[in-house]
Amino acid sequence: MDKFIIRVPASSANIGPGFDVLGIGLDLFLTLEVAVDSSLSTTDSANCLLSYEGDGSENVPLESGKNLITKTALFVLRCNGVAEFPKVTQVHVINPIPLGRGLGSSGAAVVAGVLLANAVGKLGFSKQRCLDYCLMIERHPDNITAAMMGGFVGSYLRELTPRETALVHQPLSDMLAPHGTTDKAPLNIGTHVKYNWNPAIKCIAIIPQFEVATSDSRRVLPAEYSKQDVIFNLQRLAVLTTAVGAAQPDPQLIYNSMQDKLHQPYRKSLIPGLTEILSGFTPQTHEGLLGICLSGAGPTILCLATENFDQIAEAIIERFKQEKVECVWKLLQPAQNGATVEHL
Ligand SMILES: Nc1ncnc2c1ncn2[C@@H]1O[C@H](COP(=O)(O)OP(=O)(O)O)[C@@H](O)[C@H]1O
Ligand SMILES: N[C@@H](CCOP(=O)(O)O)C(=O)O
Repeated sequence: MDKFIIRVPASSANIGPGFDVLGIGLDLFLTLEVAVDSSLSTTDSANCLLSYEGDGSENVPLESGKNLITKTALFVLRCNGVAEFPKVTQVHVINPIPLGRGLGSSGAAVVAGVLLANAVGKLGFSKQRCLDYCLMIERHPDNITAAMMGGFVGSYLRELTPRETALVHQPLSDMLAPHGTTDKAPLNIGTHVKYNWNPAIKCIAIIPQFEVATSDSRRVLPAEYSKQDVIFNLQRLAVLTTAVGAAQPDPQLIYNSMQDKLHQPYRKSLIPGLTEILSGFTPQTHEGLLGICLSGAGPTILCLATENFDQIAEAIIERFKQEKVECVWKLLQPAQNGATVEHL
């Protein structure tokens, strides 16, 4: 019997100005307990025995061809000449990452699925090669790279040839369907760097109790931006990536360099109180606060802070209450190692 555990961190993408570029892997782990055991039986069409606990347990499908984790794994297996899971692949999912809140649940599910295929199919892929398959499915690299590689990362996608573009830009539903593509992923789609992070900086996630699908939150963005707004973000992005690694974090520098004009202003229609919260919480109003932004596509608010975590979180929760939005909060830290596969 082959047994292993896959752990994939949650992530917060964008960090203000780094839309589709920056991400932080966070220490909240999607966990898959996997056993390949021929003595088990299953009615699943692809030999999987899937069980699930945690966030999403009421709605997440347990058929391997429908669940995002296992259908990703089946897609990767199929692209590499393997039609189904080895008989019988038992997968128990433990998911503490809230779905549809901007903490990278789908990115983590996709990373877990690719690592699952790599392990059960004995494909021998490096993490970098696994990223190629992940980036065929979730096409903004920020969450995926942070979840796979860990830490505070910046990434970009290579320009693809027309043939590669046609392969990567197929509708997801076609690609992941049982009779979808069997072509291997293009090589080295994504490139990333890891930035320094001062460990005194913690991440406060204030998580509203409603979901915003990333697809909806991308739909409200404009097709084009002004030169002025693009330059605004690029200038801040360049400063932020170094500012959070400094030995003495400078609150005003970090706060200013987390400002954004490319996505947050457009997402206010989906998140009550967003504009007021982003502008109302500053290093001056709240000691210990370094910066504040929308986490990923929202609705979670991410604060970087060095102290007074409870006070900052409770004050934002109170502000959300004025909008009749209930929240929970978590104090998180960068997960520096990213995704891991531990053979037992
Ligand atoms: N652990 C999981 N297992 C199965 N599906 C998942 C899992 N995590 C996320 N998903 C799928 O991804 C969707 C959320 O993705 P998305 O809208 O991108 O939000 P998020 O910001 O959480 O990544 C869920 O509604 C679900 O369909
Ligand atoms: N750059 C993306 C990030 C989406 O992150 P998620 O955690 O909400 O899936 C975006 O801002 O759309």
